[in-house]
Amino acid sequence: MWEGRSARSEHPTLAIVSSPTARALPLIDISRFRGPAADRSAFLADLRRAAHEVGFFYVVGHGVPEELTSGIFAVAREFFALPLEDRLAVENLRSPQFRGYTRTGHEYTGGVPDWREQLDIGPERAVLEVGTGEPLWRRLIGPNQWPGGLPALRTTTLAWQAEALRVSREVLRALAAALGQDEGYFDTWFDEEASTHVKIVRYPGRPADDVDQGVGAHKDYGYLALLQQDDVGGLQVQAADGGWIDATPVPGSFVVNIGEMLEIATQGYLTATRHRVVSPPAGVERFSVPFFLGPRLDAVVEPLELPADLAAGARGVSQEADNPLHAAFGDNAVVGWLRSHPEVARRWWADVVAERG
Ligand SMILES: O=C(O)CCC(=O)C(=O)O
Ligand SMILES: [Fe+2]
Repeated sequence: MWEGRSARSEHPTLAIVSSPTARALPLIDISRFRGPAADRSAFLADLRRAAHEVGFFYVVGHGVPEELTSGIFAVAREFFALPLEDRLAVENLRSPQFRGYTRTGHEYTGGVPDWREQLDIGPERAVLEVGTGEPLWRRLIGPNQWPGGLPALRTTTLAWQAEALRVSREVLRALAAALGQDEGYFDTWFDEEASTHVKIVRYPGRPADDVDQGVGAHKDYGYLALLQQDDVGGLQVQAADGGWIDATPVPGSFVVNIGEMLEIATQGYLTATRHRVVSPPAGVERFSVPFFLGPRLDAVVEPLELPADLAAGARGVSQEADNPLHAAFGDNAVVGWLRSHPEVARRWWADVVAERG
């Protein structure tokens, strides 16, 4: 019941059969958004098509320095090379806010362990006092856990997080414009407590030939996710016809995908696309750094008014019995964290777990 993953919603695990087609994800040069005015409507049409038809696309032209994208992988390698006891010194079991290190096999999708280890990092805040009757999401606010002896992990991650926030907000502004809104439309849903989250992830090679679930099929629950991946590959995206498309690594790009809050805001003109990671072969490891952008934890996302031609393409919000969508983002986030990290939930959220069953 409480098994799942964080920053994403649980779905029935689809059998992982490797039948990706030769189709490729679209590629968006985000610098065109601030480029020549004559190109603006062509750019917005390209972005709209990519977001509406696939919900997953590569972003280039983002201006994130190469030294930062290679730097984050370098510190990731150093972190995961630390002795297990050093990684466990920052285990997320020590954090009521679900921050810190999760060992391989301690997250589940649909009852199957995801074969990856990770470090979860959120906005650096002091713990909030949460009185009786106050919203539960306030308990998600607090500090991160950083391993001693690796100061570059903190500085590089926070620098990377700031750039990921800049790029993802620029993509969100371009999407607002592509949806016929003022480009600042989504800005009203942010403030200091806008929900951002970084995961630094290592996928070890598969433990057996027939065990290849790096992460089972799921949707991300915020507005957008923006992912930096290395050159190993394994991320796959589900197409409308049910087939799987390889998100083949494109050097220098980020992969961006639509989350459930944008599906609600657009009544399904944009949809949160299901995706999964197939484990690398035995002996090969893969690194990725996903970044999740959500609205403020107290935001209740409302449908925006789409121009008539786009409204005609709105498919409605998916209604899956096992994954009811909450327009109140903080509720979505709490449910996601409790489900994804049952051990943390039992230790720090026992009152809520007991109440919800
Ligand atoms: O590592 C990846 O490529 C994707 C990870 C992912 O989808 C997630 O953590 O939500
Ligand atoms: Fe995801």
